[in-house]
Amino acid sequence: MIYTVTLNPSIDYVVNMNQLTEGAVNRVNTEHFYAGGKGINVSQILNQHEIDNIALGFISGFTGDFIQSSLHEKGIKTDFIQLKEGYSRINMKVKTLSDETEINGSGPKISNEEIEKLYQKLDGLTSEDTLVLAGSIPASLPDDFYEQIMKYVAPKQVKVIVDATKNLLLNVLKYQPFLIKPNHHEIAEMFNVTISSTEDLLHYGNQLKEMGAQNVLISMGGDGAILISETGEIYRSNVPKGTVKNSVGAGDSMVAGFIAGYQKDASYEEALRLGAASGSATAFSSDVATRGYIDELVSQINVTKL
Ligand SMILES: Nc1ncnc2c1ncn2[C@@H]1O[C@H](COP(=O)(O)OP(=O)(O)O)[C@@H](O)[C@H]1O
Ligand SMILES: O=P(O)(O)OC[C@H]1O[C@](O)(COP(=O)(O)O)[C@@H](O)[C@@H]1O
Repeated sequence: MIYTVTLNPSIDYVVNMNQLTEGAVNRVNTEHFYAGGKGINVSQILNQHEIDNIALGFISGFTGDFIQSSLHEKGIKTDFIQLKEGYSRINMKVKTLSDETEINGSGPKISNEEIEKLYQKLDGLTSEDTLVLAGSIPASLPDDFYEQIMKYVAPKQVKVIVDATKNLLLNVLKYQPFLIKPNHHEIAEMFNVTISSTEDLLHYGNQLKEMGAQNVLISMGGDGAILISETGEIYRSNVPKGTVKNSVGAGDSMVAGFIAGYQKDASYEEALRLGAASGSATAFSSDVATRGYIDELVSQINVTKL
C-alpha cells in the first residue's frame, strides 16, 4: 500500500486576476477552492492512475472538514487524525497575467498525543509499503520531524519518498530515501549557490545522491525535468505543448506519475515519462490533472539519456 503523509493540509484558494497591486484593494476574475497540500495532491494523482493509496496527516476545524469531504467525493481514501484545536490552513494562490504568487499558512498546533497517533498508524508498515512524506511541516512540529519518521520506519524497510526543502530534506538523506524531488530553485537554495547550467544541476543533484538519496528527480517547471537514477543513468524530459492555467501541484503530480510509471515495469525512463506528463497535465489544468489529460500528453514527452 502507498501512504501519503500531509502534516499540514490546506484548502488552496486559487484566484485569477489581471494584476496584483500591493497596498490596494484587488478584485479577482475567478476563484476556486481545492483540497491541497503536497501529500494530498500526490494521493489525488495516484488515484487518477488507479493506484491504491491512503492519505494520512492531521486535519482540523471546518477547513479540515472541507478537505476530507472533497477528497472523499473524489474517491480518495483518507485516515487523517482529527486535531482537537485549530483549523487546517488556507493557502492563497494568486495567478495574474504575468506571475503566480503564493501565501501559505503556518497551520494548527499539534500536541504530543496527536503526534503519537500518527506513529501508531505507521506501526503496521512493512517492506511492501511506500511512504510519501511531502510538504512543509506545521510550525509546532520540530524541524527534524521527517528525520524522526524515517528513523522510525527504517527497520521496517519501507520505501520512502520525500518532497521537502532545505534541512527538512537534507537531514533525511542519511536514511537513503528511494526518491527525492527538489526543483531547481530548491537545489540552489539548499546549497546556497546560483545554478546557471545543466552541468551545475547535475553536480548538485549528484551530491544529493552521494549524501544518500537513491534517485534524484530535479524538476525545472517549464524546462522539464532531470532524473539521476540509482543505477547512475541520467535522463531528461521535455514538456508538452499547452497553456499553463495553474501550476500549483505540478511537482506533486510529477511525484505521483513517477510512482505510477515505476510500478508498471520498474523502468526509470517510463517513470520519468509519466511523471512529466502528470506534472504538465496539472500545470495546464485549473485543478490537479485528470487521467484522460495525462494520457493525452504522454505521447508528447520525449525522454533522452544524457
Ligand atoms: N510551465 C510549465 N509548462 C509545462 N510543464 C510544466 C510547467 N510547470 C511544471 N510543469 C511540469 O511539472 C513538473 C514539476 O513542476 P515544477 O514547477 O518544477 O515542480 P514544483 O511544483 O515542485 O516546483 C515539471 O518538471 C514539468 O514536467
Ligand atoms: O506544505 P507547503 O510547502 O506549504 O506547500 C503546500 C502547498 O503546496 C501544494 O501542495 C502545491 O505544491 P507544488 O506546487 O510544489 O506541487 C499546494 O497544494 C499547497 O498549498
